[in-house]
Amino acid sequence: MAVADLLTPTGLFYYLLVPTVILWYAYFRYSRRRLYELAAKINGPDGLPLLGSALEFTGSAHDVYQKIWERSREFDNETPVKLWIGPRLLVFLQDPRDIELILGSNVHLDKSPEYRYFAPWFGNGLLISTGDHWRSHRKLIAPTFHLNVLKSFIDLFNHNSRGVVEKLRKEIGHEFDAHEYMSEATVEILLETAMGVSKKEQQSGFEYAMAVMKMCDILHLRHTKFWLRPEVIFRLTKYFGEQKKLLGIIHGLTKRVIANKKVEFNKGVRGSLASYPGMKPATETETKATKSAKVSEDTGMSYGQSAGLKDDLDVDDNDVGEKKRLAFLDLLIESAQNGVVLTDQDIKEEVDTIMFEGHDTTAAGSSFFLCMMGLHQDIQDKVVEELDQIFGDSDRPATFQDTLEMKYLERCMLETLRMYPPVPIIARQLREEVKMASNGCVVPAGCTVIVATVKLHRNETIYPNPTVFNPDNFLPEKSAARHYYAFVPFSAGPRSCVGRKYAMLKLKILLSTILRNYRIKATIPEKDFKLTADIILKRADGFKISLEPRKRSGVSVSPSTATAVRA
Ligand code: HEM
Repeated sequence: MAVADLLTPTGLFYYLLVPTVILWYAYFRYSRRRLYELAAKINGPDGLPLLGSALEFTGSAHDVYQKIWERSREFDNETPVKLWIGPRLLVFLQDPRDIELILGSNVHLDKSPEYRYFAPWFGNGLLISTGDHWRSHRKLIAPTFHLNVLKSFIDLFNHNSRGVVEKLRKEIGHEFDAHEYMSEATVEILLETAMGVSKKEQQSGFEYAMAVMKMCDILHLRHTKFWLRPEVIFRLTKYFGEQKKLLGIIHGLTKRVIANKKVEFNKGVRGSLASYPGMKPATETETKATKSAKVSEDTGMSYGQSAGLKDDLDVDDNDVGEKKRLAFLDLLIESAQNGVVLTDQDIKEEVDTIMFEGHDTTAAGSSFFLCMMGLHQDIQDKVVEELDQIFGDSDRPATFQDTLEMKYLERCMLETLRMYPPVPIIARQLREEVKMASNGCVVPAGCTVIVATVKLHRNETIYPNPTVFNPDNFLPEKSAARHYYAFVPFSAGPRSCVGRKYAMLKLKILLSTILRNYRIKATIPEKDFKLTADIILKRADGFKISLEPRKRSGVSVSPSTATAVRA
């Protein structure tokens, strides 16, 4: 290059570019020297310079899942294990004692940077927010999923479950994808309960559920295809336009829901739930019920986590004030009016968060459960035997007390969540280094710590024969003998799932109602499931089942059947 060329602005730019990049890279490495030093002591592949192992995990969502799974098997007996994806260090924990150090802590509460792709969808909603914003919103929202609020949803859980039984009637006798029905039902149930919007004001939940599924595909692409991560590049791709369209559908529903609720609020209607002719107004009856009967925490029901663990969903009823017994959206709108600092944007972000977290997870969980019942007829027979003991010949709706007696069904649900946890990984950003309890190894600040529930729950040192569906893994004595953090489908600790009890109660009513009406059959064995983890664990090949009516299948969805006998 001639000296004259160097003196042009372009020449000067290129002349300075190379040393600037080298200096920046040297500084980047130097400022992270402690991270590299500690990472070198953790087992796991080093991968390629700059790229790490990023190029190993390409292909469809199912291919990516399969490749990660295969690669992880090389490290089955090791913990922690590292993986470099470009410059990001991921550290996988597999020992419950190490997992407790992270999930049980009040310090390691920050979500990993990978959650930021959710921001256009949830904004600063509970799932991804941090610091004081997260703390104050969690304090406000957790009591709206307290058991006493959930009991007021029982009629609606029953009514909707019977609606599903009716809709499924057209599928009798041939194979179909159960997930479509479960998705639609879980959206509609959420709208009627946590959001308090009645069916006649709703549009079908189906369009929303499908838009969510496609949004998850795009988010998954950004997690696995690292070139789609920078915003400037992402905006140039077709996915950006698609995301905009999908968010239009998703946010359209949440905006309508909030607008409806505000109209009611301004008319003076407070704390109302959706209701049907013949159904008692839930808020009234429940308030009476909850005033007279303090819910026993010792119901023998695990609500999805080890009995020894407690979180803010387990607060004593006496500590839950009158106002806090409102359902989710009622409380948010009321709080915004009554001086609690909640903006319209805050409300929207939390509604978007709950609508997603509350439906896709339970849709996947219930679909896996139905597949398990279809494949394990002997186990299904035992569930039905238990339901027969509870309900006899009656087709009456389930009560809260009934759900406490569905012990074997609960074990089957927990076993499904063990083998197919709908949230397959939980990721946190470490701000401080942490010495592992299992082997003293130090995990550096600045890395992403990952609890892969899907791997932890199949660890054969914790669960003998981990790939066999065995509800007895959750016999009380078996659960008691395990480390609390060996089973964490809902995460655990201060950032545990706020909808854990809601999910377990709703699923018990939905799944028991389906099983009281249909025998489930399935033919595709578990080894042939094509699993994919596009945010939520699912089957890429569809949740194929078929149905046969049981003797007592003539349940009609009449208003009278919607009135549950309350506990
Ligand atoms: C089977 C059903 C469900 C499963 C397996 C599940 C699992 C989880 C997990 C593992 C987390 C932690 C995620 C993380 O740290 O990245 C979580 C968080 C959360 N879940 Fe669920 N969930 C379920 C149902 C629900 C329901 C029904 C709702 C609401 C109605 C809900 C609302 C939330 C919220 C708001 C968070 C964020 C909590 C926080 O960060 O403070 N989930 N869930």
